[in-house]
Amino acid sequence: MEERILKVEDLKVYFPVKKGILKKTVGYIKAVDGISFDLKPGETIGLVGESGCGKTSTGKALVRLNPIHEGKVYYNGQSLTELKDEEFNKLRPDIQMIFQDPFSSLNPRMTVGEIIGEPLKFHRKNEDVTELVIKYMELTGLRKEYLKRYPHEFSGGQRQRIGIARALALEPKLIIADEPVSALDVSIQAQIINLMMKLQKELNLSYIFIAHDLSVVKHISDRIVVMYLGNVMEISPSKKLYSEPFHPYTKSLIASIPVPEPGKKGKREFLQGEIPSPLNSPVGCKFSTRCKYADDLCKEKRPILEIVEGEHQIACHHWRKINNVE
Ligand SMILES: Nc1ncnc2c1ncn2[C@@H]1O[C@H](COP(=O)(O)OP(=O)(O)OP(=O)(O)O)[C@@H](O)[C@H]1O
Repeated sequence: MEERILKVEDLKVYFPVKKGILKKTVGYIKAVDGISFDLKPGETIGLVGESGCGKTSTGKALVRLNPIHEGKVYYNGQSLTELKDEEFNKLRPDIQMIFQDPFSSLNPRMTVGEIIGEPLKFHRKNEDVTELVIKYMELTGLRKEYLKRYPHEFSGGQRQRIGIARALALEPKLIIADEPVSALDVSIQAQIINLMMKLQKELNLSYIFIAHDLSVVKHISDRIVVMYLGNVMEISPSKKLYSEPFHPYTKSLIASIPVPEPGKKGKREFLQGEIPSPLNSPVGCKFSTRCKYADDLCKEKRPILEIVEGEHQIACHHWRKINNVE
């Protein structure tokens, strides 16, 4: 079996809904409702789906910023879910998270040098970390003259570079990037994605790249995990997902990318209806209320993730029929 840096098995992240003076739990928001995927060393997984489908909740659960309701997470074969906090904290530098809005995650009263050096100081007590800070600034394309400047003096793209440099300073192996380019202009988005790809090669990083927009993850992802309402609908090598989506939900996501590829065959299938609430989601296939192929089986039984071929997996009762596969 090929090596895996991360393995997520049937992960559930539920947020209790409490009511009354006694704050009794009256239900759960099932933000993530049983998802499984894995990540190879040096690989990039794109985690995509509409707003509210549970992408951020997944990312945060992996670094214990969200509680895990059920399921297992393995990091290099070691079960993270069973680790005590102090053991987990020892591993914590290995897995870093980068957020969408770099400005809100950077302390406005600290200089760039202090921001990047702060996590380093914690791990390298009493050492002068300036040299290291400069190394990470240069790696991320920031000039060392910026060392004493403050975050508000930088553009959005440069601030994201500061956020990346700060994460890199801990020498992580795995980076969870939560919509890292969504707040940036399109031209700057490409620069940050290219920087992340360059850093991945140089530092042998693995990425989980979260985005609501399929076109953003196309270039950087090796495989794409498509989520809908807390479940995985399809996992596919990136190229195959764009050229031959199998799941009805993925088909509609691809169809909604603004500029269709010229000469692309097949009918465009747009989504109908509203996404149900994660407080009261369908018992069967989560997508059944919006799927034109859904029948009684889909409404009653949740489909499991099956292998289509190689690394292509799908959770749909009718994928063979829909895609004319014998
Ligand atoms: N701390 C929390 N308490 C209660 N509900 C939460 C919490 N965090 C997220 N949720 C809910 O869980 C569901 C999934 O949210 P999540 O942010 O993970 O989705 P997402 O796919 O990352 O969406 P977005 O792109 O908008 O961030 C949503 O219905 C959200 O309101």
